[in-house]
Amino acid sequence: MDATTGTVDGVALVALAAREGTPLYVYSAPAIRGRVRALRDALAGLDAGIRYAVKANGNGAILQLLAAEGAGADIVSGGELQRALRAGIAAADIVFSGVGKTDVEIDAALAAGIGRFNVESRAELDAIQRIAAARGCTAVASVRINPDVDALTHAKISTGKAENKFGVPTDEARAWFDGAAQWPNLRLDGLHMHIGSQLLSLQPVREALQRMAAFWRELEAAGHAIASIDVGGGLGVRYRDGEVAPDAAEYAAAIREALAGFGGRILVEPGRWLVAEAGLLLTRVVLEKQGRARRFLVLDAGMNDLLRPSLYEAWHDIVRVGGDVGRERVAYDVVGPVCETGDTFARQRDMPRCDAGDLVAILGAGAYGASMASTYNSRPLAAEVLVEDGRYALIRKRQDFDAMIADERPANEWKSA
Ligand SMILES: Cc1ncc(COP(=O)(O)O)c(C=O)c1O
Ligand SMILES: N[C@@H](CCCC[NH3+])C(=O)O
Repeated sequence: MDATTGTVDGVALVALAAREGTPLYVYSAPAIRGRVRALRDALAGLDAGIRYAVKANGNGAILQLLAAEGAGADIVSGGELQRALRAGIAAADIVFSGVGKTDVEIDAALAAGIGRFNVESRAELDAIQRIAAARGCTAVASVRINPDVDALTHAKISTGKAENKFGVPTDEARAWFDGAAQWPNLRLDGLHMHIGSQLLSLQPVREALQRMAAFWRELEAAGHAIASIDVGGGLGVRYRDGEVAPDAAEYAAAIREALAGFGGRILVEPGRWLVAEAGLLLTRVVLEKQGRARRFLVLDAGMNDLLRPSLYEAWHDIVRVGGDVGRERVAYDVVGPVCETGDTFARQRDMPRCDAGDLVAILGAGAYGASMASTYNSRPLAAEVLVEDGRYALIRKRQDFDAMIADERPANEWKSA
């Protein structure tokens, strides 16, 4: 966002809010394209593929934009499978991650012919074997390794430590490779890792990659051909001043160094890095209020629209659209209208004084914003727009009340179970 003009890619936020209302997610198409191209360029020369983590932002228009740039998808549910396929992503370019894949989801993925499963337990191997045998097909799978590395990120989004539910230790993985014949409808020929999200230091990534590389060498020495190493996602972004996020070149260099000599395919599963900074949540000030101890800025967006600050105490820059010239500075607690004290976007945030009706942009909201939204407090899901070259496309219409309650039924038909 250009803070002085209040525009995104030539679209004035004031006009946008007048036409589409608030809260409104606004995404920049060029910013997303710029990121995916930068990553692609950084990985050039490697036999590497991008598998965008759909969970970060699964809007179909965004998936299409990324697919047009050659990205595949990393999915974690049957719903994400359908999103990826509907966006035109080739099934072969889809990898299926997650600790709790159900039989129905595995069957749907096999029916679609997805490229690879990232397997996290023996029970999952057994389930894929059973379902693939019933279908008479072969599933391709990587084993997700838990490298027991501290990713130095928020505990709730750290996934590669021994106490986390994700992945398996190399000892267990080794036993699976050695005993792979017991799963004849599975081709077990890859390794996978994902140590956490919003990683600002590449050091844990390097450490985990080195452990993966050592394990790949060990497996190959034992006669197991490894065709794919998936290094997961996790690349962090700069949410606030002072944070320095790794860039694509540094990330790619870490991968090149650790996996030097690997002759198979390398997969990366970034989510946040591709879309977070390309998006903002546009919201209107409902009112300003002096509480007993704090001054509150109450917005028309709440924790149901953007959960990250409530869930992780995450920082998002908050900007008054129209600027701050000539306005006194105020330390606001910036809150939403939801009936929870946790519905707080920022505490004691130094901002220009805002008036009711002003527009405020919450930045860095392109990832894990709309995709984690809910209708809590019976608040409809926000609309989403994609902007480019002074124009915008409505890529999700604001949910209306009827749509919000469409699946509810009066209790007038009782059945015995
Ligand atoms: C298996 C897997 N891959 C990729 C991602 C994407 O993570 P990020 O958005 O941090 O890049 C996640 C989420 O953390 C994940 O669980
Ligand atoms: N939802 C988290 C990231 C979790 C990543 C999921 N594997 C966030 O907003 O930061």
